[in-house]
Amino acid sequence: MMYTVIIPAAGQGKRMGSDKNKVLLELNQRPIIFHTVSRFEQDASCNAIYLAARQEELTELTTILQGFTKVKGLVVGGSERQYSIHNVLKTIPPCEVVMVHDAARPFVSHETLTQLYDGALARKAAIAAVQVKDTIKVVNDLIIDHTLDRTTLWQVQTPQAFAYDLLMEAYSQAERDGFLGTDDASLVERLGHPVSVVVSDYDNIKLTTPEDLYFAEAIMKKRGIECSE
Ligand SMILES: Nc1ccn([C@@H]2O[C@H](COP(=O)(O)OP(=O)(O)OP(=O)(O)O)[C@@H](O)[C@H]2O)c(=O)n1
Ligand SMILES: C[C@](O)(CO)[C@H](O)COP(=O)(O)O
Repeated sequence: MMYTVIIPAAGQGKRMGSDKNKVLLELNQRPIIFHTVSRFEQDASCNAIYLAARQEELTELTTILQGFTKVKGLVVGGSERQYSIHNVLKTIPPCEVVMVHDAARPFVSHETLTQLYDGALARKAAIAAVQVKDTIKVVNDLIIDHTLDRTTLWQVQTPQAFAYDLLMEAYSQAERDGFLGTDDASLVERLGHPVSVVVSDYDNIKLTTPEDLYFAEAIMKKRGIECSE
């Protein structure tokens, strides 16, 4: 048994403030998307990689990804992350487990991928997350309303792994309801299906704002290798 991964790469990277989609920016002389796809190309349990891409970037992405044997298709994305993923989900061949992973997270570990795959096989829904390290407060008009209990707070990442049928149902139901979530698990949670958490690591950052590029360089240096090798 193997899994299929959907990698949404059709964003604009507005918060990164660069003049192009952030997943095309380079880290260690390779585009970020190259590093991210490498994580799955190198995972023995992954047998197919599909991406959501912006129409105008299809040619560039195809060129960047031409050496990857597991890349099976690029699908034009939508105006929101959720729509991009749904566009891909509708086109992939049915399989047992589907993972969704942000193109903008190039540092997911092999251990996390393995645990997520096992979790999805056993319980149909498993996502990567880390415990919140800061104290989090609810604030209204710059006045603190209350302080949340940190022991129950988790910072959610991708990959998020699901049984194919469950994820299809969750996306179809969200579309029928006009529900827009910021991650895939939230669509599954709406169905009442339990989603389990795999304890990931703090290196699995999403490159969102310019300072994240400094963190990314530091992570690569710490690992002592190019993250795509
Ligand atoms: N319409 C969209 C929006 C986002 N994404 C992808 O979803 C992932 C997570 O989204 P985010 O980090 O928010 O990326 P952007 O939408 O590009 O960033 P921003 O919100 O700053 O514009 C990224 O890999 C991004 O390319 C996508 O495929 N389609
Ligand atoms: C799915 C996600 O990576 C979880 O942290 C994230 O929600 C996706 O993008 P966002 O636009 O930064 O919320």
